[in-house]
Amino acid sequence: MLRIGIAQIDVKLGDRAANFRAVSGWMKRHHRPSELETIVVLPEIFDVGYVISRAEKYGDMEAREAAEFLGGLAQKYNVCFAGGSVLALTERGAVNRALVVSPDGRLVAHYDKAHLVPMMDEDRYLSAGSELCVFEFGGVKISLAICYDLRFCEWLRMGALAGAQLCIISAEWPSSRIDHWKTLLRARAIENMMFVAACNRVGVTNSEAFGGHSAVIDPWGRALYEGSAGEEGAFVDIEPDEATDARNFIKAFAMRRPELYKLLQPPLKKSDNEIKSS
Ligand SMILES: O=C(O)CCC(=O)C(=O)O
Repeated sequence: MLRIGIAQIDVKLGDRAANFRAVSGWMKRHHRPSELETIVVLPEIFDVGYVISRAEKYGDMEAREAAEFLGGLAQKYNVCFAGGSVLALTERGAVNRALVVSPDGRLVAHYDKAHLVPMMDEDRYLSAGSELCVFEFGGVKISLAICYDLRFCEWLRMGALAGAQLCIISAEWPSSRIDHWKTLLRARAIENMMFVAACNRVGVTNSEAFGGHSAVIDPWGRALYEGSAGEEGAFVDIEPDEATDARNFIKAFAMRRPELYKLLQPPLKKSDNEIKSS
């Protein structure tokens, strides 16, 4: 068994100290000691919110401040933190980086968002990651994704094919497309026969409302937890072997025919994807 905490909180723009306080406060209110290994998921860019156009001012050099903060909290509560991406400054430029901090306070893995959101000009301000991240905690293989990555079935499939039984997703997904969020979370869980644990922020920034509805979905597509649109939190227990059971029963990995999918590599040029205005 693995216990998953979902910290569905608001994020204050450009105010790292306030956002760190919000996470500490959430842990104080919601965490209860348990014998189970516990992993807590935070929203996307929980440290400073969407100030990506001012990354030089607000970014965290190599995510050191966030890693130190989460390291202290991880030790205090004996939990692992995962996801909860931050705006990190690296030698590749600014990145949207999810951190994995173990209960002994060490930064043990990270993942840089691979798919940047054109609707938000992320590609103007951020450098895209290109490495899959699959790590192990409590004997469970876990992959990471950030928000818009959820739309890329191939990317989450790669984590599942690398053995992940659980995919953790951090997001700032807007209310206006919350139906996509709900549907895609279920789809990714069912098609990959894996657990999906997703934490979406709530609140409003610059008139954009963020939709919450964080969720933990099992490999059969059933919601073990589904959040509201407001601040809240939950701890949900999962049995990771259920992913293996589902894979052994449905056999959709064993029955894949990658030789056919290669034929589908579209010989499209970027311009073919653009909508032409008359
Ligand atoms: O794909 C979407 O609709 C939302 C994506 C997004 O807001 C993000 O990746 O931050």
